[in-house]
Amino acid sequence: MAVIMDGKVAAQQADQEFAMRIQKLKQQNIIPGLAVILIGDDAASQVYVRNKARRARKIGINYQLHRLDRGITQEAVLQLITQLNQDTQVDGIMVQMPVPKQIDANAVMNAILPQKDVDGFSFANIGRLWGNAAGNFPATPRGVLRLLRDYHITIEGQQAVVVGRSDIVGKPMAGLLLKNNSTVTIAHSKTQNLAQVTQQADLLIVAIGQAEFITADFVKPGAAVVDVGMNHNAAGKLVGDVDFKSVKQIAGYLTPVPGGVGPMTITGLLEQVIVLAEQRATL
Ligand SMILES: Nc1nc(=O)c2c([nH]1)NC[C@@H]1CN(c3ccc(C(=O)N[C@@H](CCC(=O)O)C(=O)O)cc3)C=[N+]21
Repeated sequence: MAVIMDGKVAAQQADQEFAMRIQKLKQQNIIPGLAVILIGDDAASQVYVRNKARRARKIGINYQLHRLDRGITQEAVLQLITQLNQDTQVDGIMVQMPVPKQIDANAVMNAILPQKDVDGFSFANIGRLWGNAAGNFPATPRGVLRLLRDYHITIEGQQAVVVGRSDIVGKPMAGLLLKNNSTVTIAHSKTQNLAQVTQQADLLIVAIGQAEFITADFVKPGAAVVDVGMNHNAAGKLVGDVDFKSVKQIAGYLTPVPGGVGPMTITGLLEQVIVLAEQRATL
């Protein structure tokens, strides 16, 4: 039976560490500032943004939410970003995805100053990740790595398979695993003999958006399996991309959904904001 990697507990521990780091910053009169832009009324986004706000405020981040109407123009969004770019109290800016059709997500993300782009979604930060420079990197992969480290799972030299190639999870996850000296494979919906590929994985990271797709026959015995998926099944229950019940029997480590990667994604975001404020403190 797999050890269940508890993202809620790991996130609480991280929050204690973060609160202490923020105390130190406050002694230097610096309060980490995070501005979140939420466009429209996507139901899942409301939940995530609420969770972010609660955690950010609890540890002492100056959190501001900018709610914009779903019909807002791109120009107005860009104008707000310009204003936040210039605001010296704001360390990090993020635009919650997805955005409505009339908004060009790339244009919006690239309008954020690279040093304030907490999500690391801008081309500047993508280049920094793959070009081995310091930069801001996406929250979910950062949170996943922290969770693996908390459970003392070896990353260096291991076979890592990332299933999914999205710009916000799959690709940056692969980049960070490579930075940490894993041997990395990216598999996706067009991969042939997927199970044969995933069975090689010591670390299996799944982010495909298909409810309970990865069953025990995809998993190497003893592997660490990280489920980034968030889907609602036929019964309306929140489930991951991994079939928890069967994979639990064969994996060495496994994350639940909810209570796994979700809370650690917020941890990854909060840590990035604090790092940016710490950089401001040394300026
Ligand atoms: N610009 C941008 N940056 C993001 O980081 C970003 C985004 N857009 N869009 C959507 C994804 C998803 N995401 C989550 C945040 C919190 C939970 C979370 O709190 N999950 C809890 C509760 C889940 C629930 O109850 O629905 C859990 O898994 O236990 C999940 C997912 C951030 N994302």
